[in-house]
Amino acid sequence: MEGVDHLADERNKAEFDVDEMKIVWAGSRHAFEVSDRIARLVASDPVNFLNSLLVFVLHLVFEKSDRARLGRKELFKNTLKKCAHAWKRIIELRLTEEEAGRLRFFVDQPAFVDLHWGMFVPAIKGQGTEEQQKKWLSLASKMQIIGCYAQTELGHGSNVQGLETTATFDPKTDEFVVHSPTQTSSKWWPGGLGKVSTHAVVYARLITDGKDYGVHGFIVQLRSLEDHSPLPNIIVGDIGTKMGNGAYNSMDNGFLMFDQVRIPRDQMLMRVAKVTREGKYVPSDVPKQLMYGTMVFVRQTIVADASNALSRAVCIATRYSAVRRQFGARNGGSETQVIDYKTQQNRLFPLLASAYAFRFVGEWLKWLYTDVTERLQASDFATLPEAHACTAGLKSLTTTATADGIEECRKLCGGHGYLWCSGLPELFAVYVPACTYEGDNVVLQLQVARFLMKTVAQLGSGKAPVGTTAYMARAEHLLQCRSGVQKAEDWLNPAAVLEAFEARALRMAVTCVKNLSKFENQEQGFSELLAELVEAAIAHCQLIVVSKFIAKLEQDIGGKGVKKQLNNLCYIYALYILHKHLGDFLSTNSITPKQASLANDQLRSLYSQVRPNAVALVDAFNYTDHYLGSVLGRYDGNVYPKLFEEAWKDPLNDSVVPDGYHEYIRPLIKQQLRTARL
Ligand SMILES: Cc1cc2nc3c(=O)[nH]c(=O)nc-3n(C[C@H](O)[C@H](O)[C@H](O)COP(=O)(O)OP(=O)(O)OC[C@H]3O[C@@H](n4cnc5c(N)ncnc54)[C@H](O)[C@@H]3O)c2cc1C
Repeated sequence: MEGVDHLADERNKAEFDVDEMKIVWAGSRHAFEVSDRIARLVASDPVNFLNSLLVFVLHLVFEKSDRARLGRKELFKNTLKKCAHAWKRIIELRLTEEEAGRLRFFVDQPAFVDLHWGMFVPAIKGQGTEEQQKKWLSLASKMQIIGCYAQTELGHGSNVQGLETTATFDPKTDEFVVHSPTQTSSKWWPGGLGKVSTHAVVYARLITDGKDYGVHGFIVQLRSLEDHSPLPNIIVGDIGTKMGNGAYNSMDNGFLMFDQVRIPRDQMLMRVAKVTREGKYVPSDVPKQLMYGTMVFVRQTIVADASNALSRAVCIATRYSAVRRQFGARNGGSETQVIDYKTQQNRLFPLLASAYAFRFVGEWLKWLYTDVTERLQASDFATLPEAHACTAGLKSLTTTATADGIEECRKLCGGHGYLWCSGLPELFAVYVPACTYEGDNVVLQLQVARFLMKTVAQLGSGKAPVGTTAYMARAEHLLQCRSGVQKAEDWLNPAAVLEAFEARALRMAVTCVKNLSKFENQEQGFSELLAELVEAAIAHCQLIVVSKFIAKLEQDIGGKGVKKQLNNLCYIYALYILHKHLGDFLSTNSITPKQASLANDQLRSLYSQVRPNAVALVDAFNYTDHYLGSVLGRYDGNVYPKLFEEAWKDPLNDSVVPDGYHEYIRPLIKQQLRTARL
């Protein structure tokens, strides 16, 4: 029934102020108001246009429910249309940078603009001199040029130092000659490169005076600003269809080869190093770690995206779990809502808790980025390696958990979760490459591990560990402490939880250091112990997430019952991680088997407390039905009639008798088999 809220009972059960929780989720009242206004705008942005019968009809440019049915070319053109319309609205409505960002977010279609604003512009901001920024950002900010980020090559992604593209300085003409010497040096993957970008930040080995100075960034024009054709000696195209129907195929990931392409010398991004008119390589006063600042920025946006994607999947799975009923009807009563099964809660509620946990750690990373930027301006580089390691680790941890979590949400929705219109298959297909781009998740954890090994090795040397590794300064205590937990409720004590996580993380790191020292050659030891090193890094990152959630609870949070709910979610996250990684906690003697069992008791009790609030907790994400894009996750819970509506829309249902019947089905049925043996 239209207009009926099938989830009203669930909403009435909520024990907290949902409107206040919406503000906590958004980060501030201002952020909530902007998001709410822009989400509604995107969901209902009508365009009047004259159809072929010369009648004005309303058309929703941002409609996305038909995405899966479009072929690649149509999908791509539809994406261009959405991007152009979004830009038109941004200009017409004079949206601020923040509002424009939200608008692109709610349009919710992977596109070249993501790379333009998310990688090209930040790369110039981070690596360009003031003069370069002035020139290029003024064009990019008006979209008079469109840029992408061309680092990865066919042969090398993770190993950036292995990139083969060269940029050789020619002092005769004051130019760099950009060249792809081999097939494997072809740029391969950059989003927006395939068909749209007019420019790229290209990473290439800088060679001057016969010497290779390693990989640096260069701004290279790729296409004519008049007719969009590739400039001479540039071969560029799309790398082909990617996983999932629709999904990420709206993006033109591309390949790019250069045949001795000349660019002016001042198109090398020269903030950290420059090449003079004479061809001399001059590193600037600014240290190379400055590049970390850009990475911290980009990765904090990826962590924020993880909480967006996971919360979206959890919203769908939670609402549907409250609508769906299976078994248990007695005496004509209703069947059991599947959300009431403890197994469902044990799979769903930790994901709900993770979505909130990632939200808050993302919020903290935003602060970290500001802190790093301010320190850089004051030439204080002391915390940069720690900030870099921590963002790399959190990018890895949150994207892995989110990709796994979306798939779990699909299974939590049973068979219907596999339907495209559940929104989950597409969400998964779009999301899962986040585990690979901006650094493969395993490779990133190995970077964290290297940093941890160095930090542990320096303990006692007088160099105090900083930021998220500060807990290691208490090594003496953490290496021999015993958890004081005696009853289940003790697991709601923040100090007890933090100590267990700190002891586990430090003990795992110290064990790795000890094992490494058994090898004569450190690097050989490192490659033998890769798996343990990754586990130690993950333990450290999980501690960061738990500690930032606990820190959030220490803030002033108003609204009836809001803090209580967040408290429950925080301890669900922590105790679920503890349960999942019990082997680590037990083998490092950070807790006893009895304490592990008490943690499980507490977890079960927390699930029961969250249960009546579950639907309201996902309502607090404030997602419009347009953004969710899911029949199962509809706000009104009116799932079954809408599943039928979607089914009828499928092109196969355009005719009752399918195309191909006469050629292939009828002859089959009507065949006269010569042998009667079958
Ligand atoms: C959808 C998508 C969009 C992208 N967009 C862009 C873009 O805009 N611009 C751009 O430049 N690039 C882009 N990329 C490329 C991306 O950044 C790389 O694919 C990524 O960095 C991983 O590198 P790789 O492909 O070389 O993986 P590989 O390094 O080849 O990984 C293969 C396997 O080897 C393992 N491995 C590699 N090295 C080690 C090691 N040292 N120790 C242990 N294990 C290791 C990895 O864990 C992985 O399991 C994109 C990729 C995707 C999928």
